[in-house]
Amino acid sequence: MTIGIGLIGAGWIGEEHVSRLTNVITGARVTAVSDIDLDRAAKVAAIAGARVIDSPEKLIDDAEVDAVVITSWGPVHAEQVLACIAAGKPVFCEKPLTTDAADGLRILEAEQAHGSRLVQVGFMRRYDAGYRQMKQIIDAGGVGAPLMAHCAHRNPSVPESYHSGMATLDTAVHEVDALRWLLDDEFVSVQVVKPRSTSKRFEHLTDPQIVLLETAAGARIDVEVFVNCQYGYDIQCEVVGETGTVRLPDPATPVVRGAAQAGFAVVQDFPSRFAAAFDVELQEWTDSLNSDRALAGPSAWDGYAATVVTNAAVRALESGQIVPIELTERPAFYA
Ligand SMILES: NC(=O)C1=CN([C@@H]2O[C@H](COP(=O)(O)OP(=O)(O)OC[C@H]3O[C@@H](n4cnc5c(N)ncnc54)[C@H](O)[C@@H]3O)[C@@H](O)[C@H]2O)C=CC1
Ligand SMILES: O=C1[C@@H](O)[C@H](O)[C@@H](O)[C@H](O)[C@H]1O
Repeated sequence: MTIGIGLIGAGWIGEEHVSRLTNVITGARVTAVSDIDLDRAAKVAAIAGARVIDSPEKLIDDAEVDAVVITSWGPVHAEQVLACIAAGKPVFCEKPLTTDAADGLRILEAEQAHGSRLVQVGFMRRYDAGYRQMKQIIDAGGVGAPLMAHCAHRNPSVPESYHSGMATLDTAVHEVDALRWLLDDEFVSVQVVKPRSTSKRFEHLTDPQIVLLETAAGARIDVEVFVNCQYGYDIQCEVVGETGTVRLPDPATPVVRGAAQAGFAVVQDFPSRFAAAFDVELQEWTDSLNSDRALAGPSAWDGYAATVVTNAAVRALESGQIVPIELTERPAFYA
């Protein structure tokens, strides 16, 4: 069976996902594309030979659209996800599920009222081979009970539209989800520390930031978010347990020795760093839709929980205080 996919938001990652769904993923075909920028929509629709539809609402209701991929800007995700649930259509929504945790609660309520899972969130690190190996080792007790984690999330640069809150809302949200998943634990507090800012940033931006998180079990996590590091796209993660440590491997690439040095190239962008993870993520999503298996990927609960943490982190950045993180009770639906 081939499912018809409608994509909303034909920007950078929207184009990546349409190419991927057209050239890599089996069992799915992009049938329609919508964007407030009709030229972008036309360019991206052409990759798949899909139709351009001039509004997200019409796309969601379209007869050739069996499932929806949302790659629009974070603040508009909530209404688009809710419209998909109202139409009873499965929806893969890029992270963050919402930028405001209250909207996440509305999504949880709507999905439970529908009665079965429709929503998957694009936390692709759960599909990265290195992170999956770490998860297996931690779950098997390979490092003992996790006590700490040290993470770094470095981008070479960001555009002027990127603001200080996005360091957690849009960037560290990946570590928030990955660590919730790796440690099987929820966060209870957050603090954001501001080191000296780099001169290589737009004036309005606080960069870097150090996000300090505490989990319910008492583990402590530090995440360095540095989005103008200049030298590459560099993702680091080390979990320290009672009996050992486990570190995320760098992407496999040749080590070059010469001129009195040995080293390897650093990946320059996230589409290259996580290309394989994006492939696995969308293939597994497509396979579950085609097989009628229940969705197994990151759920609306995971999207909601991550946004509660990042909303608290924004308050922590503004106040300089340690901010408590309070989740609503997890519904049995998301057990
Ligand atoms: N999983 C990952 O690693 C990544 C996830 N993302 C996420 O994907 C989303 C999009 O990011 P980018 O592609 O980098 O942004 P972008 O700015 O390149 O593209 C967003 C597109 O959405 C369109 N759009 C905005 N509001 C719309 C609306 N109401 N209806 C229809 N179209 C609308 C814009 O015109 C634009 O073409 C964000 O949520 C971002 O956080 C982005 C990059 C990597
Ligand atoms: O999701 C992503 C972007 O939206 C975000 O802006 C970047 O900082 C992240 O590295 C990338 O993975």
